[in-house]
Parts: sequence; structure tokens; C-alpha cells
Amino acid sequence: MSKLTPMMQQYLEIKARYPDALLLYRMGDFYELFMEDAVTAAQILEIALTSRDKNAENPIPMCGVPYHAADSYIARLIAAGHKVAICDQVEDPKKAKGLVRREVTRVVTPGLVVESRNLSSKDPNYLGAVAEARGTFGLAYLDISTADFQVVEVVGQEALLDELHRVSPKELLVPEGWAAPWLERSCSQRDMALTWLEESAFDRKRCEERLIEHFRIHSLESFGLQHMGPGIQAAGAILEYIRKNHLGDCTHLRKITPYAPGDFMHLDEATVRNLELLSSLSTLGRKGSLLHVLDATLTPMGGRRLQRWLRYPLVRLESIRYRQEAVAEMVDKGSLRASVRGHLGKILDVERIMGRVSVGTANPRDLAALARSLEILPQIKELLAEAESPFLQDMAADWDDLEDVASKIARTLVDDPPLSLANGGVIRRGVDPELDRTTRLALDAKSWMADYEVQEREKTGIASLKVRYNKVFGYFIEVSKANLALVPDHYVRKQTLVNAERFITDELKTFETQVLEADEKRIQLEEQIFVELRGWVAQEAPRILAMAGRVAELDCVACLAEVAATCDYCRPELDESGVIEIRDGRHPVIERFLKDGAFVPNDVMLDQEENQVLLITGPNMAGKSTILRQVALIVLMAQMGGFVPAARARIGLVDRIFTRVGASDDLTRGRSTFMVEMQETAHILLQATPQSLVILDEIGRGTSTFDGLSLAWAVAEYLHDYQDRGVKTLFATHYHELTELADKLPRAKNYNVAVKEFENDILFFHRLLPGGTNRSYGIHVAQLAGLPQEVIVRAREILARLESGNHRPPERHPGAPAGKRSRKKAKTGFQMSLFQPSLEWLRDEIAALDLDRMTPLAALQTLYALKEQIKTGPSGK
Ligand SMILES: Nc1ncnc2c1ncn2[C@@H]1O[C@H](COP(=O)(O)OP(=O)(O)OP(=O)(O)O)[C@@H](O)[C@H]1O
Repeated sequence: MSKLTPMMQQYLEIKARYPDALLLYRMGDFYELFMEDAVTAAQILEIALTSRDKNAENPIPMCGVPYHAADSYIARLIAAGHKVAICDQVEDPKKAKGLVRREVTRVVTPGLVVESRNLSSKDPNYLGAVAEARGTFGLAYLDISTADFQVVEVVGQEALLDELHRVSPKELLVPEGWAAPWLERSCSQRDMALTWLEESAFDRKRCEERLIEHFRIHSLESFGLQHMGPGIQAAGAILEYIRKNHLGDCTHLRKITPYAPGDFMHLDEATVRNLELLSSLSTLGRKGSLLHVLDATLTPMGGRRLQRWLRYPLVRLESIRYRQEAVAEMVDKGSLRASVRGHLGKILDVERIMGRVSVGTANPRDLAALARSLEILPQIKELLAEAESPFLQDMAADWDDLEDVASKIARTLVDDPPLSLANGGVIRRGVDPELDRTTRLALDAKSWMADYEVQEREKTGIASLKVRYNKVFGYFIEVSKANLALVPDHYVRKQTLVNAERFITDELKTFETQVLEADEKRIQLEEQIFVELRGWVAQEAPRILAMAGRVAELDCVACLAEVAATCDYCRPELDESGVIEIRDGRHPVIERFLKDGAFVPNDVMLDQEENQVLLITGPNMAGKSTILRQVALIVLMAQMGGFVPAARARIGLVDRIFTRVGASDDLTRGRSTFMVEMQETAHILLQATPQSLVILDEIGRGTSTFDGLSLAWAVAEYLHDYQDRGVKTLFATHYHELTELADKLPRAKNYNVAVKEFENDILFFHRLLPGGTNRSYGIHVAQLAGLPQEVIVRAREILARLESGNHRPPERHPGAPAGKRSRKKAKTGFQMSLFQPSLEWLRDEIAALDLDRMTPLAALQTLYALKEQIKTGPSGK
């Protein structure tokens, strides 16, 4: 260390305090990175890696980014999963004696981002923290860019993972020393940075004190947190992390909202994924999701709120109706909706601007944008005066025009201020007399120069003499080469050009000093006034953020109304009857991808008396999965408070929606397709209640026919009989044998999705009809999928033989190419079990008969009995 320059010593001392962050060290107009940090950053940012002191034995690697463009570089480092510590000069280099003092002024981590460039406007950017006490987990999460701070407690790992998936924090704080490989695995799969924080940050008592101090409250009761345990620890740890990373007072964080899991519809991770709520399972990504169909919001705040509504549908009748009435009013009053939306479209991201205002990074344009956005508020209030629904009326009653804030900003800043304060020109004239005086001096420089030019031309007789200014040389007099002989002695030569020479005089020098001082003072004064204004606005954060929240909600209501009106949705009737009755329901996403009117609507009736378990059979591609999903989506959209894609709908509220749709491998968790399928099914059977809606699509598909059929059968029975009332279930299956369940279970019904065979082809009607089906049409679908014709022809032959009761496959045509194992297979024949699972019991019965010990009469009686049983099936035994 002693061999290093004082500057490098300073660097290393600071770096030692931030070992896990890349340190950006301010030097002049650049942020420099050194050593390993430089190597890492150069690679990510694709910038040149150079070295300091190139001739030394071990030159120090370094790279740098310009100070004024640092934001975008920081964004890239964060996106690559790093933390960045920003080390600034904290004293004026001109006044510093020796080495300029430097300190880390902020640490940017994936969960603590406030700069808009780093954030996607319609997604929240949460920092989460988890603490545990006797199996109960506290999860707190904060979007510092918008001040959205919430906390929940859940019981068990599964519930925590479900909640984490719903919230999707970008970074998660956990206590050091926690051994939770399951959580680490989950974080790495979800692109969630895991940060270990010292255990003392989670100390219950200190966390409580920290919360009370930060929110300036007397006790945790003010926010309803008093009954929480690990939730308080998690929330306190977040505040500690903010302090540690130098985010200042964060005056905009004025409240934390606790909630209980039962306050919202429970949606587990598999359901959010399978119903494609936020992202499609296919390559379409967000485009194939329900969110994409529903998101017609016009403000970033509204976009984020709509996502929240979608992830957290409501379960209480009165709160859903409260929203729904407002949506209905906006649907009915098209011109009110259009006017409101017209205004909303002009409002910028007030929440995120306030985040930057509070941490002190908001620039003049941010404040100007804030003022312009707030100026719209009175116009919206006027429109809300005619509203009749309680939601909109309450909103109008609580409306705060914030005219004082908007006008103070508008009065202080010029109309279109520059991005940065560096060159002044931000503050309006008339705001500060001192500033006006210094500005005048700077402006007067122009007329002074013109006067001086005239005067010097007269004095010297050089008509072409010019008085000019440039950034490098300051003020100077320029005389062309031809006139040099006329230049007086007191002119001091400064620079020689090809055709002219440049001079300076004492008078010009004095003037220059005055002007430069005035300029510097002007910029200083402007900065001071601006920072004061920003501080004042920061104090108003609770009012401004409350209004940003109202704007977000209004945007969501108007958006759901807009989608309802343009997509022909209906207002669902809501009750607690347990009945789900949908007339002409459609799948909101699939119908968007089809031509107008091409989607075939369907009716679905579920209740707790006769239609509790619907068994839906039908060939591949018929539309079974679509119907299943559309029922779940319609229920979910109704409980968001929105309209639904149907002609009519009555929705008895559900507490949870569970789905097991399709089979997917989860190799990162080391679970096979079938294991995933069974774990998800187990999860449903353990968690579903009589108020839940369960969607099961082909469970048991991932194992052998018999195992699968038996499991599917048993699961359907369990859901039918659960707690005597059963769980409303839609069950799509390929196992035709399951249709027998409808005869045995009083509340189960068979449905099938209709198709018609036509000249060896198949017509899909996508229509749900009562009754079961006994055909798969798998071969037709295989043909549609483009299997070679010879395979199709051969499969038809085999099928025909099997359907005629002959379970030996037909011989292959002479000359047909022999597959590797085909001859052997053909010889051994087909196992009966594979093709006629329902007859296996018969095989077992016959095999078990001891014919040698039977009388002919007993043999005949047994044969009669077996014949009888063939009619009724195995369970009729
Ligand atoms: N009601 C409908 N109206 C129009 N097209 C539909 C309808 N339902 C489904 N489709 C179309 O049929 C395709 C297949 O539907 P879906 O995946 O629901 O069939 P499935 O019966 O579940 O098939 P599989 O058993 O092979 O999974 C859909 O992608 C869609 O394009």
C-alpha cells in the first residue's frame, strides 16, 4: 500500500468498505473503475480496458465511463446482476488542499433503482426481505421508485414461494447464516438477486424501533402491524438496507400496508403460469398473456396497478362490486370515459418522479414534467363531478388538485428547462432578485462586447477588428494579418491564426473576470433555488403520491371499461351462491388471435348440487384446454372487478383457483414431468376448499395408462366428495373410461367437445355438448401434424383391427420398410392392456381360474358371470 499513490490508497480504503459492489470512482469528468472491477465492467460495458501507470511492473487495470452518461452504464451493470457503489468528490476540487475528499454517495442494487432508464415503466421493481419465526414467514417488499411498501405473513415454504412468485422482487434480503437451499434455488430460477444481510438487521426489537422512527408513529398499531412477527423483521431489514446504501431519508416512504393471504384470491405459482396471466407459455411472451389483452392503461402508474389487480383478485363481494360499478359506469358513459382517458394520457410517471425527488436525483425536466402532469388534475376532477358510482364519487371527494405544487414549480422553473443544472438557464426571471442581477450581468456581456468593439475600431482605425468569446480562450480581440501594423502596444498577443492574430487587453481581462464570476454565481444560485424547490416538493410527497395512486386506480377502471366496450364483454352478476354459470363464454386471449367471430363461444354451468365435477372428453385439438382455461379466466376477471368475455355470466365467488394444465418438466429442480404433475396435484388436493375452483387438464398423462387412469379416477372421486360438499372441478381427460364416473357420482356430469369425421378428415366444432365421447381422433390429429402418410395408413389399419376386437396387429404389407424392432414386435403381438385397459381385470380373472379343479357346471356359471361383468365393467364386479 505504501508504494501506491495517495489517490490509489484512498481508492483502496473506500473499496474495502464495499467489497461486493463495483466501485465507480469519480475523477474529473469520468467515473473510473480499477483492478478486478475494471476487468468485469469493461467486459459488460464493452469498453476499452486500459491501465494506470503503464510502465510499472504490475500496471493497474482501469476503465472509465463519462460522468454525464453514467446512468446508462450503471443500468447495464445492474442488469448484469451487479451492485454499483458510486463514489463522488465531496468537496470542491478547487478548494481542496491536497487530495480531494471522496465518499460513496449511493449504492445502486437491483432492488434499489430509482433512475427511470433502469426501469420498465409498467412493471414494479421490488426489493423484498424475508424473515422466519416458527414456520411463519414474513415477506416485506418495497418499490423504492414508487414508495409502494407492503408486508404479509404466510405459513410454510410453499406459501412463501407462491407469494414470492406473485411479487417477483428483483432482489431479496435474507439473514446471514440462513440455510435455505430451496430459497436459493428459487431465486436463481427467477432472476432474483439474493443478498445476505447481517442478522442484527433482522433483530425484532430494533426493527420495530426503526419502523416507528422512520414513519414517525407512536406504535405499530398506526399501520395495523402490531400482530405481526417476522413481517416486522422483514420490513425493518428493508429500512436498514436503505440506510446502509445511502438513499437518504426517503421522505416519500410514508406508509407500509400489511395484508393477509386471505384478503385476496389465492393464486399459486403453477396457476399464474398455466393460466398465462402475465406471460404466455409459448414464445409469444407477454403478448399471449391475459395482461396484454387487458392492459389498455395510459399511465405507467395505471399499468403497474393493473398488474397488481391481476395478480391479486378480490374475494369480498362488496369490494368487487365497488370496483365493478365504477367500471360499469365508465362502460355506459362512453364520452366520460373518452374524456377521462384523454386527460390520463397526458399524465407522466408521477410516482417514479417522486422517487427521484425524494432521493435527490430528480433533474429540472423531472420537476417540469411533474408540474405538467399535476396541471391535468383539476380537469379530471371536473369530469368526476358527474360520476354516480360510489368508487368514482369517493375518488372525487378525496381529490386533491395539487394546484399549489404545480403552480410553485411552474412559477419557479422556465417553461422548457434543460436536463441538467450545469449551464444554468433553469430558473425563471423574477424568482430571485440576486439571481436576476447576476444573470443580467452575464447577458449584458453581449452588448458590452458590441460597444467595446465599436470603441476599439474607432481608437485603432481597424474597421475589421472583432471582439469575440470562445470557451478555450475566453474574451479576445481579433485583427486580420493585413491590419497588424495598426495594433496598439497595450494589446497582448494570445494566439496566431493563419489569417489573423488574437489579443487581450487589461480592460477585457477585468471584464472577463467579472462575467465569469457572475456566471458561476448565477449557476450556483440556480442550483440552490432548484434544490430548495425539490426539497419542498419532497415534503409534499404524501399528498402527491396519494393522488398518483388515485390516478392509477382511475386509469385501471377506465381501462377495464375500455376493454369491455371494445371487446364486447358483459357485466357479470356476482354472488356467494357457489354457482358459476357462463353463457357463450370466450377465451379472452385466444379470441384475439382468431379472425372476428371465428371463436366458438360455449356455455358452462357449475354448482354444488348436480354440476360440481364436469368431466370433459374429446379428441385432441378439440378445445378442451381452452374451455377449462376460459372458465378460470372469466372467474378471475370478474373478481378483479372487470367485465368478462361472455354473453351472460353469474359468478359465485371463489377463494382460490388451482390449475394443473399440461405436463412440463422442471429439470432445474430435478423433478421429472410426472413428479411435477403429481406434486402440483397433491398441492391442489391439500389446499382446495369447497369454495375453490379446480382445473385439471389430463392428469395422469405422464405415467402408464393404468396408473394414470387409476390416479385420475381417484383424484376425481376425492374432489367430488371432499368435505361432503366437494370442490367445483373441471376435469379434461383422454381416458374415456372416466366417463363412467358420471353414472356413479351424483354431482358429476359428462361433457364432450364435438367433432365430426368427414371423408377421413375431421371437423372441429369447438362446441361443448352434454355426454361423453369414446373416440380420440388421435390419428387425424397426427395427420394434421404432418406425420408421414405411410405411418398414418398403417395406424388406421391397426386401429380398425383393434376396434373389431382383434388385438393382434395386422401383418405388415410386403415390401414395407422394416423398422429396427418392428418384426419382433409384430411377432410378440400387442399387449392387451395397452389397447383395452378396461379388460385387464378380465384377463386377471381368467388367469386366476383353476380349471382342473372346476366342474363343468361351475365353469359354465363362471363364464356366465364374466359375461355379465363385461356388460357392467370392472367396477360392477
Ligand atoms: N372455442 C373455440 N373456438 C375457436 N377455436 C378454438 C376454440 N377452442 C379451441 N380452439 C382452437 O383449437 C386449438 C386447440 O385447442 P385446445 O388446446 O384447447 O385443445 P385440446 O382439446 O385441449 O387439445 P389436446 O387434447 O391436444 O391438448 C386452440 O389453439 C385454438 O386455436
